[in-house]
Amino acid sequence: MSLENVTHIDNVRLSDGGDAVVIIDQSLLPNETKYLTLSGREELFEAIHTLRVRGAPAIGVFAAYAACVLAGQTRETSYEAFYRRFSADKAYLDSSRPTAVNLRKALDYMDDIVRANAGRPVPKILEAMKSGALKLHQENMEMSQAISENGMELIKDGDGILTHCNAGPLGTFHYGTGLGTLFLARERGMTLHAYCDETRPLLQGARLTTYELQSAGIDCTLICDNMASIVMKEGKINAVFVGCDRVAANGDTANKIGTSGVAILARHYGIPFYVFCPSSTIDFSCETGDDIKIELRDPSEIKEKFFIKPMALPEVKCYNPAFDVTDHALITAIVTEKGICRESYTESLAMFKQPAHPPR
Ligand SMILES: CSC[C@@H](O)[C@@H](O)C(=O)COP(=O)(O)O
Repeated sequence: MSLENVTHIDNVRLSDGGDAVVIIDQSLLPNETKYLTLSGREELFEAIHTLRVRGAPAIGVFAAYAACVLAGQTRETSYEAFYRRFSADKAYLDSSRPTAVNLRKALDYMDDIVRANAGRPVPKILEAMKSGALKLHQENMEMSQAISENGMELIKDGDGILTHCNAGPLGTFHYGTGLGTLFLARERGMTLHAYCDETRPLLQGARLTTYELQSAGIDCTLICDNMASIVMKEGKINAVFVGCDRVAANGDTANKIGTSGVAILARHYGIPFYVFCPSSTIDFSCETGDDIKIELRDPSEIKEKFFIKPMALPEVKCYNPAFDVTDHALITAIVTEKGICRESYTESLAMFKQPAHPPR
């Protein structure tokens, strides 16, 4: 695969007939590239829940398309019955994963569209939903490009960048968020060296980030999560770049489990720690990170999905939080599509409180 192919990867789209969502099954990468065409209520839910589609922006757009597909299956002709069915589907999809706010915001955005078309014939509502979902997808692509562009001022040729989890084109759109600047820098002829945390337990860093970077011809080295400290100490890392799933009003940031540990290490070694996200990932209803719900996942992800089976005795207790919150005091800057926010985040993030667009 080339740089161009990676940054234009077709990770999530509405099928040509509009009756299904087509995704790359990220749970099978990098061993198998398999596209899934999903239209059943349970399979759409399952795709998010099992991380076949994953990454905060990608699950938001996927959910918007899924809402269109399910609404298209309705036989209801009255607006009231149609809206009841839509609300039930919305609540069901929203319950598939709790931490990435993009999922809830995308569904609220679809809800706004349905309510704005109250009383119109169902086919007209469906048309409005489809064009809204396509617009959301397009906006996400543009935001990724702007975020990546804004990150360019944070790097110089030859830098070593540590990454955690995957915030590239697969989990977002176009260039990506946390990885976007690396792809843009490559496009512009710069040489960066990425060190990629494998990201236990589901190995998004090993399976997806190194796959994307290597396919695009970006120098990357895979490390185990517990090796981040030594590469920092050895002077290989100039900055840490991560994406995120939800940012509280004070800048506390939820991202893949292990991110806050990386931020603590970066502070210890005096390395800047940057968070990249579209402004839609900021959730002003969460005052601090304590208000962010952390997803707890199945223990089998720790005990079974690795190279030795079983990896622990079946009766061993497991604690499997999928995300953690990085304290805003450890974050050097939050890079959004509209610019770079720094402390005090309560003030710098406040510019996003009155979005020009409908919420998404
Ligand atoms: C893809 S952008 C940022 C985040 O969504 C990403 O860093 C992350 O933590 C994703 O977690 P995942 O559990 O793989 O959906």
